[in-house]
Parts: sequence; C-alpha cells; structure tokens
Amino acid sequence: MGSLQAIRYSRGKLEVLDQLRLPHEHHYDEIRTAEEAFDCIKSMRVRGAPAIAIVAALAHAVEIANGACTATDPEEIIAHIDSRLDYLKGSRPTAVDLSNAINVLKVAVRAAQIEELAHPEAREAIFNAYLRAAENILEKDLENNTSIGAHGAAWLQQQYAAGPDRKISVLTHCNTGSLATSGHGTALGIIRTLFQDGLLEHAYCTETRPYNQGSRLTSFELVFEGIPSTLITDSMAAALFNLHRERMNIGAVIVGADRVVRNGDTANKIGTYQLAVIAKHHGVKFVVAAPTTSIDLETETGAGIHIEERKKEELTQISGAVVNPDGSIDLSRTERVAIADQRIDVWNPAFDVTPHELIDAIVTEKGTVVKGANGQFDFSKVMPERWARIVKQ
Ligand SMILES: CSC[C@H]1O[C@H](OP(=O)(O)O)[C@H](O)[C@@H]1O
Repeated sequence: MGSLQAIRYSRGKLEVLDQLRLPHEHHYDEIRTAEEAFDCIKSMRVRGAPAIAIVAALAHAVEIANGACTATDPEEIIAHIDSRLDYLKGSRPTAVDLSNAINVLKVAVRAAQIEELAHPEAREAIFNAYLRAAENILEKDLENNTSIGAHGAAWLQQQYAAGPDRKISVLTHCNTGSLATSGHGTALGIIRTLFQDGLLEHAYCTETRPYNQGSRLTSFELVFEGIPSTLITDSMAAALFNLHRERMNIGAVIVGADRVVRNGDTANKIGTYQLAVIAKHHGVKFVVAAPTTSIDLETETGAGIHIEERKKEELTQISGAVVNPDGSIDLSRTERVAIADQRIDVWNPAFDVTPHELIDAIVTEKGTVVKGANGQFDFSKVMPERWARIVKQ
C-alpha cells in the first residue's frame, strides 16, 4: 500500500476513499456529480473539514470538465455554478472550509466573467477559471498542512526545549490526518512532523465516540506510519493526564478544527471541550491546528457557530468487521449491530465549542498564533487582508 490518500483526482475524474469501510477495506468511490458528492459528504464516507471542501469543489469541477453545464450565456453559467455550490454547501454545516472554498470559487468565476464578458470565449474562460480555482484548493491544502506541521512542531519544541533526549508525548482527538485532508494532516500533521524530526516520544489517540474516527482512522494512520502510539477511550483522558507528570510526560493535546471564529473559540469534534478542560487542570498545553481556510473571522464568538446534530443510530448502533472464533478478522464481512435500546432518546451533536480561554496556541500554515497580554487571539498577522476587511466594517 502506498501513502494514504483520501482523494484521488485528475481533471474530469474524482475518486474518494470510503472511510466508512476503513480500516478493513480500501475502496474508492467515483464521484461524478454534485449529488454524489453531497451524499458522500453527508454520509461521512469522506469527512474532515478540508477534505469536505476539496471534494465539493472538485465534484463540480468534474461536472464542468465533463460538459454537464450546457448554458452559453455567462450570466447563466455563473448562476448554474452558484446553484450547484449552494446545494453542496448544505451537506455539512459546521466546518467552515466548505463555505470558504465556495466563496473563493464564486469570486474566481466572477473575475473571469468580468474579464471576458464581451469575448466570444467567455464560456470557456469561466469554466477554466473554475477548474483552476478548484484544483488550486486541492494543491494548496497539502502545502498548508506541511507548513502547519512545521510551525506546530517548532512551537512545541520551543515550549519544551525538546530534542532527541527530551521527546514530547501528545494526545489527539478525532481524525485530522491524511484522511481528513489532501495529505499530511493538520493536528496529525504536527504529530507526523514531530515524529519525522525525532521529537515524538508517544502519541495517544482517543476512540472519539460516537463515530470512532480515532479508533477507526487515526489509529490506522498511526500504525500505518509506524508512529509509537496507544489508543484510549475518550473517558480515559483525565486518568492519563493524572499520570502524566510522573510517567506519561504528555506535553500537549493537539486537535484539529472545523471552525475557529474571530476570538479563537473553536468548534471541533464532540469531546474536544472536555479535553481542553482537563488539559488546563493538569497543566497540559492545548493546541489547535487549523489552516486559515478553517478560520471564520466573520463570526465573532463560538455562540454564533451552528453545530451539526446527527442521527441517533450513530450512538445506538455500530458496524465492524466480523471477528472469527480464532481471533482473525473476516474483511469480507462487515456487520451493523445494535448496542443500545433502539427506543432510547438520543442527543448527538457532532461538535462542541472550546472557549478561547482554554486554548494555548492556534497553529496555521502562516504561523502559530498565541494570545496577547489582553488574553485575546489576534489573527492579523496570519490573515492580514481578511482581518483588515473585518476591522474596517
Ligand atoms: C482536519 S479535519 C478537522 C476535523 O474534522 C472532523 O470532523 P468529522 O469527522 O465530523 O468530519 C473533526 O472534528 C476534526 O478535528
């Protein structure tokens, strides 16, 4: 098996690794339309804030490359693109990368329209502008993640004066690796870089109930990469931190983000907030890894974040591969089983919001942002243009 790749793309063809079948099966679905992308995202066959945005952008790129838009008038073409993108935006509401990507794509096609308006080639120019912008989102994401890995590892190294004789152990939650992005990952990207630089003692990952992105995906990536690692249930984190000063040497909790708002409040996988609370209690640094595409400066505080609620069966049922009596796993047989009374009422928010007070650093591709003397995060250095626009308003 080569490197883990959630998304395979060449112009006109998009394939997405079905993450619901992992770690048992490595199967790619071809995505030909926005409807197929919507279903793939909604059912979480692809998930992770950056990966969702990339799949949505490229799904419409595939439609365009394969001639699905028959409109000829530039206004109609733009309206068609807008409506396909607006439809895709509804697939998962909390992660901001998707709406940020959609804004970028809309701006790109409008710029082409203005330039080419009176030109006979306007139609092609708009399509090409869309394709270039969508493909750029894919390429940029990998670059961003590599930079996040480098900035995050450097910040932690500095905090702990880490070196080959003084390595750091970390805990992560959910899946933020190659499977959640175009490659390398965000929080898991920092862990990967620490490991590559010889600075990682051990990585702990939580199971991440109810959807088990930690046990199904992160543990798979950690094992795949040969990173020294241990899986715990979400409920074991406090006990692990309790042991950390004496034996575990946990330097940091590193998580990803689905949306970081202007004051630094961060929406991430349910369970993140409780990790931040217990990290603070135990003096463990709490680090958020987020590309600037996951930062939403328009929303002032976490109170403005819409939290996606998901179906009750994610708690009351579970699927997995069948374990044979001899302990081997039958990869050809996956089963869904009930693990609770099916009549029980369920509350299933997919995300929670960690208040900025509990966050020590937000690592972006442009650098690491820490709070100033006023206790506030200031994103002006990493997002100067967007910050200036907001401040002016
Ligand atoms: C770098 S991906 C961020 C992110 O994606 C996760 O959510 P989901 O599996 O529901 O798509 C999670 O909250 C992560 O931290």
